[in-house]
Amino acid sequence: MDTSEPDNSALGLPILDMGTDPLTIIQRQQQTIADLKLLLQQSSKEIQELRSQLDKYQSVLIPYSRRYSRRQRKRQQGISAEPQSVISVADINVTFQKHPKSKEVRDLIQNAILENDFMKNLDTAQIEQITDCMSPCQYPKDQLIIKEGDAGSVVYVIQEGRLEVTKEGRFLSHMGVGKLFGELAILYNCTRTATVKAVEDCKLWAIERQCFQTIMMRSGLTRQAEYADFLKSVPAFANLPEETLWKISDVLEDANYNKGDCIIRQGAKGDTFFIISRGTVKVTRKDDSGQETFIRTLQRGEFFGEKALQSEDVRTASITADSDSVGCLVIDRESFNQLMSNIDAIKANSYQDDVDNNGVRKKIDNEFKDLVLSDLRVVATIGVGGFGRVELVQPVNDPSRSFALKVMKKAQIVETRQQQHIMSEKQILVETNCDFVIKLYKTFKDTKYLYMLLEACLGGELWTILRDRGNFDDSTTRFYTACVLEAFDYLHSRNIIYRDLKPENMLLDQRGYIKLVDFGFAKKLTSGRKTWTFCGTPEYVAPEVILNRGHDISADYWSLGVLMFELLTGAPPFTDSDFMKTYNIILKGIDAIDFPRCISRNAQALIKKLCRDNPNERLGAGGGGISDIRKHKWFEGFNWEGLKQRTLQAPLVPQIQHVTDTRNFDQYPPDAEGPPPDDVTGWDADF
Ligand SMILES: Nc1ncnc2c1ncn2[C@@H]1O[C@H](COP(=O)(O)OP(=O)(O)OP(=O)(O)O)[C@@H](O)[C@H]1O
Ligand SMILES: Nc1nc2c(ncn2[C@@H]2O[C@@H]3COP(=O)(O)O[C@H]3[C@H]2O)c(=O)[nH]1
Ligand SMILES: Nc1nc2c(ncn2[C@@H]2O[C@@H]3COP(=O)(O)O[C@H]3[C@H]2O)c(=O)[nH]1
Repeated sequence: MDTSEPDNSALGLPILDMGTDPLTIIQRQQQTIADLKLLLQQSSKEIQELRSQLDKYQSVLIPYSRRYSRRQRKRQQGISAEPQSVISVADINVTFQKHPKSKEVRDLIQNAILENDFMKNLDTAQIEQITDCMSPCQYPKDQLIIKEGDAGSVVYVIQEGRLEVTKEGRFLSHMGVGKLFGELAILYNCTRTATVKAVEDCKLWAIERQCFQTIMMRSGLTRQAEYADFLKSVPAFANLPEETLWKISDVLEDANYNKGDCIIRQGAKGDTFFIISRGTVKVTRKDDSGQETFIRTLQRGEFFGEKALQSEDVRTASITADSDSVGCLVIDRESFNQLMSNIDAIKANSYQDDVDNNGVRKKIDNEFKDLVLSDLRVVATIGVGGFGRVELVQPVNDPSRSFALKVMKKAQIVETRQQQHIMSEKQILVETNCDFVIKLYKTFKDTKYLYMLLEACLGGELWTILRDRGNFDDSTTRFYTACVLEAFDYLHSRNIIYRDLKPENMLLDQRGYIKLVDFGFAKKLTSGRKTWTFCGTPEYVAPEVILNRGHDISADYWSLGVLMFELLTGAPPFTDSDFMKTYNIILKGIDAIDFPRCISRNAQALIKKLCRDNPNERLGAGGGGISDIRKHKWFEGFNWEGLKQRTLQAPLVPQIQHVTDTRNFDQYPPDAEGPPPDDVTGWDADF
């Protein structure tokens, strides 16, 4: 079909030329009509395609948006789409059956993937694997293939035939040869967003969710065989079945240390197990008086770190690299539990000692052990979030103290499928002990709600101050950015990604220092691994999150650049009232953004280094880690030590007169919704 634009002159009315015979005029007019009809057809096709694309985006992204415009300047709402079925360690090892296909079919499938907006960013190896695994199937005319609202489990590519897409009974589009469909429910953890029916006999190629997701999430594990060989050479593992070794190898990560590096610090919460592949390490232990004693040296083939995973939850000794170059293979808690906790050699060889550990957590647990919900009196609501409210509370018998009680409706958590996020929020906060992160003292639950008893930060949200002031100067912004960096340093060194940086989640304590709240999207990563959950706040999400490429802690550095920009100017760089457009602006990159004058040259340079499209190129993501950011010119002369010691004067010290002073918070009307239904399904057993 000729897709060129019809000749412009043919579009105007033909001028009646007395010298032209009527037959020619009629012919010309007929031609014009034909051209216009063609143009109309092409345009409607284009419109239909755009509509369909728009509908697809809206189907997967809008249900997660819970925007509201309670305030003059809109607060930014977080959104999240968790992959529906979690791929287990065992699945990662599964090799899926390949189905032979001709070169033409392979090309057809690969082009279909590359032309699909939601999948075109997969890497070549993934596309190859998906192509390998697709199997043929046929559907006769009028057969239903996908039903809107169902849980989806297959992605298809059309080889022959035409299909019709409808939604709520309304026609959306036709799909023909070379189209991929059914990807949305699988990629975005939603039910089928439309109905698809064969309008002709169809030949399709199909791939199951499990296989598809495994390929999506499996990153190059070429070292697997090498690791298996090494494990065979280690006495503790030599007798294990080949299959187990192979599974273990698949989840091992490489970690390297220099002499003197602290690998494990006694008292820290531990989630990893180590096998030494190169060099030696030194084990030391501190007793209650703080006296440190050398215990033993461990070498290649020996392991450590099992105690924190087995019974204790904190590290019972410190481990330091003791030779020039130490290599360890590391396994996380989940994989350890699945694959290794029953290995006799590990049980038998676990290092024993009888001294109890006295971590911060134990102290906190002890302090709050007798506190029950009914001991708390609600003073006022100080925040409203996605799942409920945050109340300022006081123990009835101790008016000298106050806390923030985050009250979350269980039914709403389930409805938005955020169970996993809430459990991980609790877990991460329990493990965290950092001055720049809010402290969690205790959790409670009943049939309707989950509760987190948090340290109260009475200075209010940085968001409120920014709203009232418009924007901050360079040095105020530097202070707040530095606080976030301290929090990130703590979190990232424990492989925790925060994923929800924004002024709404930055609270001021009584001295004007920042604490991060809302760890609903935070996640503990296995070192070196990525995560795929689509989450964050539209204005702050990094391009790789939007593109579903997998992301890691460097996504936090992107958001740090966005934060600097927002604090300096009063608005984030990538923004639009329609958040689909926000995503488009983000994908165009930071270089397409105008930097207003209020951003100094050095600040601009740092923002641009943080907001690099390529996560690996971001400042902070390189070998120097976060200190590369600290060393940037914009921070020149900044008193990092004073910040850590909290001797540095904060730019703004909030007014707080007593422990129940809520002047720094907006006022919230009472909850109009009434109590939620009971939820006794038990998903929150560990909360
Ligand atoms: N420890 C605290 N001290 C004082 N205020 C707090 C505290 N924790 C939360 N808040 C207030 O309550 C608001 C909502 O809390 P939070 O963001 O944790 O809730 P959420 O339900 O996870 O919200 P969201 O829908 O934004 O994810 C915060 O922005 C803050 O204003
Ligand atoms: N929502 C929607 N889906 C479409 C449209 N055109 C084709 N589709 C496909 O129809 C599929 C229905 O199931 P999914 O939601 O898994 O994935 C959907 C898309 O792949 C459209 O206009 N809107
Ligand atoms: N507690 C203790 N740990 C030891 C000893 N020797 C080696 N370790 C290892 O040091 C590790 C420190 O972290 P973990 O407590 O997780 O697990 C511990 C053991 O694997 C010892 O004598 N006592």
